Amino acid sequence: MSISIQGVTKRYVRRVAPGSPPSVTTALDDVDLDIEAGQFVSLLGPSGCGKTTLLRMIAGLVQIDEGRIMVGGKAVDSPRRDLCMVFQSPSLLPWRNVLDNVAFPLELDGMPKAQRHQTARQFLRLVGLDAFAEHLPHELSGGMQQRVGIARGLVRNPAVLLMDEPFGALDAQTRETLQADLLRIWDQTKCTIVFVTHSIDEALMLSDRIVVLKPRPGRINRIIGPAFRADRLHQDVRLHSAYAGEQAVLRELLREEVTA
Ligand SMILES: Nc1ncnc2c1ncn2[C@@H]1O[C@H](COP(=O)(O)OP(=O)(O)OP(=O)(O)O)[C@@H](O)[C@H]1O
Repeated sequence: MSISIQGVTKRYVRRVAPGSPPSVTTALDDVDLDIEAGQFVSLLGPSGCGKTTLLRMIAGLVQIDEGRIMVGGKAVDSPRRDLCMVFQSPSLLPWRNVLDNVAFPLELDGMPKAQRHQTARQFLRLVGLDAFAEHLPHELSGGMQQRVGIARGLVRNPAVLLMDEPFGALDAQTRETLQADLLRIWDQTKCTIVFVTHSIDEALMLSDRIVVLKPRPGRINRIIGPAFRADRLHQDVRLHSAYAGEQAVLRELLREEVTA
């Protein structure tokens, strides 16, 4: 499903004490962005540039002040079944086993138990955890828990997967494995992915396009389509001749923002 962000502005208004003048933060200012169906797009930028706000607005979780966001040709004004969000912490239900955690959204939809378990097992297989279906969340590593979170996100077959630093809390080795898994899953499911990250390397490894944002107010600074995007499913893109150059460009863009 395509995503079209048209002239989107978001202001947060805070009043420290009743009657005090409001303090306004313009988190995003007149942002335009078009994402084709099936693309993998990363949002990259320094802290406070509005990445999470933009993602939550696409998900229908944060109200848009000006402009509009169309997903699959329909304006987003509330959370939708065909859009799914995956957070840094998977927030699994600790008393439910892995299978029932993944099946939970289907239970909310009223799907009968046998059918939802069958569907949940299919997605557990996709994330490589079918052998852990009966385990409780605390019996799994952080990386495995995040895989459960991804399986739960995918179980309703969303057309759009919105991911907010999903691997930010993981060690480097686990993170790399999950990045490779995510690319494989993306290739199999053909869903559109919008992925928030602080990591230049993660953005380069995963994305068709990297949207670099700048803060105060949040705006798009540059959009980069890595030269090796067609190869990234099959080989380590860090070995590509263009990798170091693109990494340097992104580093420079982020450094400019931090210095500013
Ligand atoms: N609920 C809120 N109320 C007030 N201000 C907010 C709220 N949420 C975000 N902001 C402000 O909006 C701006 C953008 O925040 P946002 O979390 O979208 O940025 P971010 O790029 O995701 O940051 P980070 O990388 O640190 O997670 C920041 O200045 C933040 O302080």
